[in-house]
Amino acid sequence: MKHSLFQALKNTRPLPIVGAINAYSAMQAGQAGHQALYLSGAGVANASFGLPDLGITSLGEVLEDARRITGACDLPLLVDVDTGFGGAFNIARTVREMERAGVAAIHIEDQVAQKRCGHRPNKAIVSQAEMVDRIKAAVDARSDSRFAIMARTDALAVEGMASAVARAQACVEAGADMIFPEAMESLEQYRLFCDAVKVPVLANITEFGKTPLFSQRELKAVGVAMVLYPLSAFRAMSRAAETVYRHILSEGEQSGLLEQMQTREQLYQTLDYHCYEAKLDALFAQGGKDE
Ligand SMILES: C[C@](O)(C(=O)O)[C@H](CC(=O)O)C(=O)O
Ligand SMILES: [Mg+2]
Repeated sequence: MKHSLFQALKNTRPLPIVGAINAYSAMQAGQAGHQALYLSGAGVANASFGLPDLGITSLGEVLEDARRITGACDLPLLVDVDTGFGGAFNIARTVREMERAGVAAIHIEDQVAQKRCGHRPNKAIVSQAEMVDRIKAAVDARSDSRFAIMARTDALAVEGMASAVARAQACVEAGADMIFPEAMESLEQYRLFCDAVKVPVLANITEFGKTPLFSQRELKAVGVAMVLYPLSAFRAMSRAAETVYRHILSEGEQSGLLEQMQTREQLYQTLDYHCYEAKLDALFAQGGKDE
């Protein structure tokens, strides 16, 4: 890990954390000036596997997407590990592998293994005791103190606000560094969480879900430390791709779409392509001289 989420949080509060669906998106987010990135569990399932966000993907699959991002971009990466991919030993392995992959933080949630998107109905959660065990297993497995463990609770929709807050407090007690209260419906609820736990709280401002699209200014006023945009770029990219596919089919050409496209030159700038090419030229020139 080059930079920790703790450090990014010291520099910027509230800290926007943006979803990057792949390595190239991560580079784009970094070049736009973002200081922290997110690998969404839904994003891995949807974009990499064409699957719904129902706990179907495995540790190895999420890890591979995470590695591709940490390999391309030095920004701290928060990874969604859903329920941790199994029992205590699996959770420990998840933490060790994520640390090894250069990930800065994970969030682990209290839904049952057969999880759902946090903004969908009929979620089920494990007991508070079982969630606390998940956090203990994660904290115990950590070897780098700069690696952050965030506890997510999906309890609001299932058991109500008091239970959600109690779970968050129990997770902090068990060593969680940060809290992610899922699917909040009001600023007041965020305020209650921020007052109840003395660790940084994340607000998941995902579109078309249960949480209104509160601004960073509104969230800051109630004490929120991090604002997550897990799938915003992915949703926009997906709409753009849909438009292109349809247009090519209906129009038989793509010239009407060029305005919406990133140019070859912009692509190369993002990738620092010219630098690679110059190196290649220099290497070949060198080889020529030696012969
Ligand atoms: C944050 C989340 O866990 C994700 O996987 O990105 C999702 C986001 C979404 O489905 O909009 C969630 O909130 O469950
Ligand atoms: Mg998720």
